[in-house]
Amino acid sequence: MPSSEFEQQTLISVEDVSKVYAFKDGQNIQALCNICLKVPKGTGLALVGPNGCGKSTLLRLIAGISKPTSGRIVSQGKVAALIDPGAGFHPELNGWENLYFYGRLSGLSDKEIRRLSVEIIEFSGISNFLHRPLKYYSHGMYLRLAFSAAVFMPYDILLIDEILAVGDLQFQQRCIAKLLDLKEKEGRTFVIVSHQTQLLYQLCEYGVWLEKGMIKKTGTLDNVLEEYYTAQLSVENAHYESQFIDIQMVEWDRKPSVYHTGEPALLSLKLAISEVMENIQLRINVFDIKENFITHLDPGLSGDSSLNFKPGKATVQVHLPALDFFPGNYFLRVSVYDNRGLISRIMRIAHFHIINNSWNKMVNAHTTIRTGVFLKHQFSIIPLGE
Ligand SMILES: Nc1ncnc2c1ncn2[C@@H]1O[C@H](COP(=O)(O)OP(=O)(O)OP(=O)(O)O)[C@@H](O)[C@H]1O
Repeated sequence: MPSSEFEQQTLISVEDVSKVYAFKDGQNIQALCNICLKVPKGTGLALVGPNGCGKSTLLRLIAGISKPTSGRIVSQGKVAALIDPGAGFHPELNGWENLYFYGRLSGLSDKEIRRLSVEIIEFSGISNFLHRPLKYYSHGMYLRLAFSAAVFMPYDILLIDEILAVGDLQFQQRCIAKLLDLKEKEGRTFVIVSHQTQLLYQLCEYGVWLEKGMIKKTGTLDNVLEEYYTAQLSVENAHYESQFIDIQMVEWDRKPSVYHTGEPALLSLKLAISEVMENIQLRINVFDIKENFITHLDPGLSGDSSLNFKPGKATVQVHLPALDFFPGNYFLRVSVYDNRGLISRIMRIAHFHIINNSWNKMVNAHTTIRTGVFLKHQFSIIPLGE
């Protein structure tokens, strides 16, 4: 993210911030190193990166929960944090009392708290439990109350650390809708740490990729995620070289390769061939990011005959009329076989991301975190009579 993109109406300015955790045994951990970034009003900024790269530390510094070792953070507005859900809540107090307690901590008058409480309780969906002490709440109920209270309290900047992944899916969707509403209507600003691409795409336009406490890339979310996932996947690329055929490039028709469920796509494979090759079988396996096998594509399955190549370069195109995948991140493994067996293979390549669209609202409501192939289907009820 070049800072020029963030020059207007900056709400958070992180200026050359470093954070070192010092341990009693004299050891130090440099969690953040010379971080500079600006977050403009009314935008969503996603912090991405591998475990331990400093995302939560940065959020805690912006929230003022901990102090930078050097540099400074300037926030132009009231910052609310959903980092430790329920921070500011007391287990012995009941739900109502906690809302008042929390509201007063946020600087609200009792009258304002009373007005907001009606909305908070309705949104949380746990009105029946509000007279009970918090210590008897289930974890999910606790999170619902904590999230609802944080979202409805007045703030300019909301910091969210993975918490949206915790609630049940329906509540999660409701929270996302509410946050989007606040962003659009009131210009609220979000900084979000999440490993859920879908969620990030829903709430954020910009991204920062952190690596070992340093900024690796900043920019639009599309560009940042594209490079982040590419780097993750290429770490494990393996290439069985064949002297007759070389897979030179496998890529989607869209960059970054982000598609909605059901959209068409075109996959291109560039091959370099050194001799006549007949009866070649091409197999493309699709995996999700956790390496679960999802499906495979090969000319035999689609009714095309096996492929024959002359020496030179060739491009094989695979037309996919509908990428019917659940939202998530996927990658390919491309293998080439001849009559004798495997002759060339590329692992973990051509990653692609599927995000929701509105073609089926029911699918949207229930598919935030699952990967897999979406089978078009229809249910019908056949009455059996009396
Ligand atoms: N309170 C702390 N005391 C000491 N070290 C800490 C503390 N909090 C974080 N660290 C260290 O700082 C580094 C960055 O941690 P941080 O929690 O910010 O990473 P993260 O990107 O949020 O990771 P994850 O995705 O696993 O949540 C890690 O090496 C971690 O061990």
